[in-house]
Amino acid sequence: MENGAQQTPATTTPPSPPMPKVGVAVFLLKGSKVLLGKRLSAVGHSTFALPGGHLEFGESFEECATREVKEETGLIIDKTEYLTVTNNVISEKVHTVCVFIRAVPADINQKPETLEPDKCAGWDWYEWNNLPKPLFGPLEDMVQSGFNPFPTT
Ligand SMILES: Nc1nc2c([nH]c(=O)n2[C@H]2C[C@H](O)[C@@H](COP(=O)(O)OP(=O)(O)OP(=O)(O)O)O2)c(=O)[nH]1
Ligand SMILES: [Mg+2]
Repeated sequence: MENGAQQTPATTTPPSPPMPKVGVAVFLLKGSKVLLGKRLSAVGHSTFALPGGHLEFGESFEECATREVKEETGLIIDKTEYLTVTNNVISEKVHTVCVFIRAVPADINQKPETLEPDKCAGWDWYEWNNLPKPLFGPLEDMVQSGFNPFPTT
């Protein structure tokens, strides 16, 4: 270099290995029904899943549940309660620790809207005893294990 300054050696950052993410999924309950939508995302394409998404930095689980349901369906949720957590290795690249929250719609007459049509074909209420097929893998596993999201009265 003409001015004698030292040139910083070029560094290459090695690719970081994939990391598990935190998901939050919501059992939105209305009577004996649960809200499900057919996924259009690459992960779990064409399977029925709960509304939900990834936890953002600084969010509580309940805040994430409220935000994701609003973003995906327009519904305002109420009575959010933590239910359980599952560890889901979904593919070689997707590993999600998913927190499940139970909630009810604030207004039972409000209709869900398909606000992210690239991610979901549409939302509907399904009887817990007559769920559509195929369910998203992690949800199917929970159903097979006998998990029941409804409060015991
Ligand atoms: N939505 C949803 N996610 C679930 C369920 N079960 C389960 O393990 N997850 C996990 C896997 C997903 O990789 C993760 C995040 O949900 P998502 O795939 O709907 O994420 P998203 O695109 O809507 O959200 P984002 O990345 O924009 O925040 O949560 C479920 O029933 N519904
Ligand atoms: Mg989602």
